Amino acid sequence: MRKLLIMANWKMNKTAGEAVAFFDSLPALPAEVDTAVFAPLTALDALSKAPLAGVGLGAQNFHPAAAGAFTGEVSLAMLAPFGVRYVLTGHSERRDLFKESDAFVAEKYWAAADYGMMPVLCVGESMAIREAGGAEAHTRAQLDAVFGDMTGRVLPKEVIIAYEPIWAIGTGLTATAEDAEAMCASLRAHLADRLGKDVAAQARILYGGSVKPDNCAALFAQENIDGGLIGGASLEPASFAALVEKGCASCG
Ligand SMILES: O=C[C@H](O)COP(=O)(O)O
Repeated sequence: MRKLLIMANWKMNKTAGEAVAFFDSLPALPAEVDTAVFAPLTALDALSKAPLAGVGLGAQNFHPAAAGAFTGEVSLAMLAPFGVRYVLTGHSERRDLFKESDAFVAEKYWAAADYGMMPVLCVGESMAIREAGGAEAHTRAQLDAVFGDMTGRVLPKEVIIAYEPIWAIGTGLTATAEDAEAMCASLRAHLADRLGKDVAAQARILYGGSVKPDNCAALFAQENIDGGLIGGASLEPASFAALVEKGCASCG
């Protein structure tokens, strides 16, 4: 039985003060659900000193190198002192807007795993790819870019994948629960091929893309959807708490 995992991706929102204020207003969350927030880098210091009521701390971005001439970047060792446990890799906004290639995403994923952090690997197709019938092949190839050659690799403590169809991100369009379930089931089957049945059975696969308190229950009730990676609806404490409460209820 996989525990529900609800992760907030605040993207480029919230100053350090606003991030702390979010937690000041956050109602108590049910312990039956794992939660985390991917905060902006500039809020991590303040959050590391604030009571987060059991919500894990994540960073949205980092550079895979240990140190060096990478102006504007931060390393995993720079994030660790703030209690960062999770890092995002392969988010479509990093892939599309900042031209992160499959190879660079893989480099980031394994750097985080080697460092002992938990990378969340995001995959997802554009509308053009979906309409051409290539959604499964595209997202499976994105998994292969990371897990295709496991020579010398040691998996992170937990494999977490976020399936986020690009056309659903921030658009108000959500994949139907059935479509999202079919994609997540396909990804889990592919993980079984690449990493073995046990790893695939334990991996948590999240859905992301315009998840809101009023549409999350049907998504989180699906067999192969183990939670959500939430953007817009995670910005307000009441909305985030409602997602966690409804998700908890939908999983019995
Ligand atoms: O990382 C989160 C996703 O990009 C989803 O964002 P959204 O909930 O605003 O559509």
